[in-house]
Amino acid sequence: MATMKSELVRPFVVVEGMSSSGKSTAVRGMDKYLVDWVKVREPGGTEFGDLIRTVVQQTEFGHPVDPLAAFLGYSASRAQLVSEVILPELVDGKSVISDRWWYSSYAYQGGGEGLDRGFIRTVSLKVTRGLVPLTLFFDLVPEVVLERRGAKDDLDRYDLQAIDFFARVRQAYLELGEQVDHWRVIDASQSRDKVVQDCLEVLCEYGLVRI
Ligand SMILES: Nc1ncnc2c1ncn2[C@@H]1O[C@H](COP(=O)(O)OP(=O)(O)O)[C@@H](O)[C@H]1O
Ligand SMILES: Cc1cn([C@H]2C[C@H](O)[C@@H](COP(=O)(O)OP(=O)(O)O)O2)c(=O)[nH]c1=O
Repeated sequence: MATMKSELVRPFVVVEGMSSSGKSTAVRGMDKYLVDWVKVREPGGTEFGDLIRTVVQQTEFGHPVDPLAAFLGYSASRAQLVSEVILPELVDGKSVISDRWWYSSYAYQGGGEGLDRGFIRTVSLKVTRGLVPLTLFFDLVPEVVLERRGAKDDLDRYDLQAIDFFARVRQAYLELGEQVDHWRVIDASQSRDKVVQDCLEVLCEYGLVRI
């Protein structure tokens, strides 16, 4: 995709991957290298986005949430995060790291829930205003995702899905990785220390940190 192949022009990093793949653990592990970085997460990261987060993450609606409605909710949160935080901070010369990006919508709503992936891409490229991050994709097989999920105390409605859902999510991530520039795969089945080390090596390669 020509529109996805731009240069990494800003110090903007995204950690992606299935829930419980170890993204937040790794970001915490890199803390001393990311002292001046602006850290955000999706959904949320702004007052507006946090309100949407509360709605879309609930486990108990009493009725199914339409995947298109979910996608538009995540996109609204993302649009606000990009315009209120990510772009201004980057323009101000800061480095930014985000836990999740529109690739989560592609994987969960597209791969997991079957929403049209071309549509997700088109809307998301508008929402993210041409920003192409360096992506650290935490790859983990669904069996291990389910094992780790057992230890999680704040399950959201996607965490409650069965293994075939997570297999589709992973497939969509792998498919996206073939199309998106600056996409690096981190083997998330390794020890916490090795995962952190691999992440730092990629950031170092891009000149974003010094180790
Ligand atoms: N490399 C790892 N090996 C084993 N367990 C891990 C590893 N990284 C994280 N965990 C554990 O897996 C669970 C989910 O990790 P977390 O960082 O919250 O994932 P995420 O942010 O991707 O949802 C936590 O209990 C965490 O301690
Ligand atoms: C940003 C985003 C998240 N999600 C889902 C994936 C997760 O189940 C949940 C985010 O949960 P969260 O607790 O923030 O992250 P994690 O599980 O990685 O610790 O929202 C989507 O389905 N689409 C999206 O676009």
